[in-house]
Amino acid sequence: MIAIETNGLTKQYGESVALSDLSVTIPTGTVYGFLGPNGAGKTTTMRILATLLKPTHGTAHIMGASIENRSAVAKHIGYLPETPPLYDELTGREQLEYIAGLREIPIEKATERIDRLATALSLIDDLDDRISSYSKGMKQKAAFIQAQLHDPAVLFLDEPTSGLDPRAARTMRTMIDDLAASGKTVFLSTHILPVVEEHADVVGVLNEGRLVAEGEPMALVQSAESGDKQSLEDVFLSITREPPGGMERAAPEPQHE
Ligand SMILES: Nc1ncnc2c1ncn2[C@@H]1O[C@H](COP(=O)(O)OP(=O)(O)OP(=O)(O)O)[C@@H](O)[C@H]1O
Repeated sequence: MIAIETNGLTKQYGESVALSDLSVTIPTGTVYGFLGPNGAGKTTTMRILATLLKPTHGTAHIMGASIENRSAVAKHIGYLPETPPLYDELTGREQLEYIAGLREIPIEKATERIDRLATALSLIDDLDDRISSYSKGMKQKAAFIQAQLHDPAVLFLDEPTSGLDPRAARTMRTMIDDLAASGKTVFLSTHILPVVEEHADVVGVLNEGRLVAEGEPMALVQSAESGDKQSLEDVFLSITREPPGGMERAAPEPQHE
């Protein structure tokens, strides 16, 4: 089944084009690594797909539901934005129970999920402290739990490991792999290329609002392989330096000259 499908998705702010003609098809169970330099349009794309922003042109469907139908899309998705959407005056547990209530998740089920995810992320001992006392990483963990309280089919994660210490970042990456293994789809924006290289099934590279490359990480590296280009970072630097043009698709078989 297709989890995310976009056709000609475009967002303009006046004369300026933040996202141009994005068409992607992402099957369920995929970890899709969404890369691009600052200002490329990654957050714009995620906000459109999370129904928080309307596109200027184009269509998109999440688990078959049009992004024009906000409530139909909302039940399928969880969104972890760059800035965790939390109430400072609540404790972590109050915050998560509040969101569980809004999502109409029975309290026993919510408590089981909150405790399980908070234990996995080593946040369990801090859940009864106020969010105002949380570090950046603790807020990130709470927001990650919040985004998946309702067990959504599709998760949009904007820089999910931002602010996390190495152990917590590793745990979160393992959780992302586990989510995909259980059939969930993870749309992951990050600047940390080794994370994408290791965890993404497919990579899409956005530059100045355009998708300039898409493919499996290894295939992208191999199709671009020439001279000393060997890592996804080299490929990223190479394709995002050039002016936007036609889309480069990774060849299924490596092309050697
Ligand atoms: N509300 C807005 N009004 C005008 N321009 C905007 C607005 N929001 C975003 N933009 C522009 O759209 C473009 C894409 O921004 P976006 O935040 O999607 O980039 P990004 O890839 O997420 O960047 P970063 O990696 O820095 O988070 C940028 O040129 C930005 O200045």
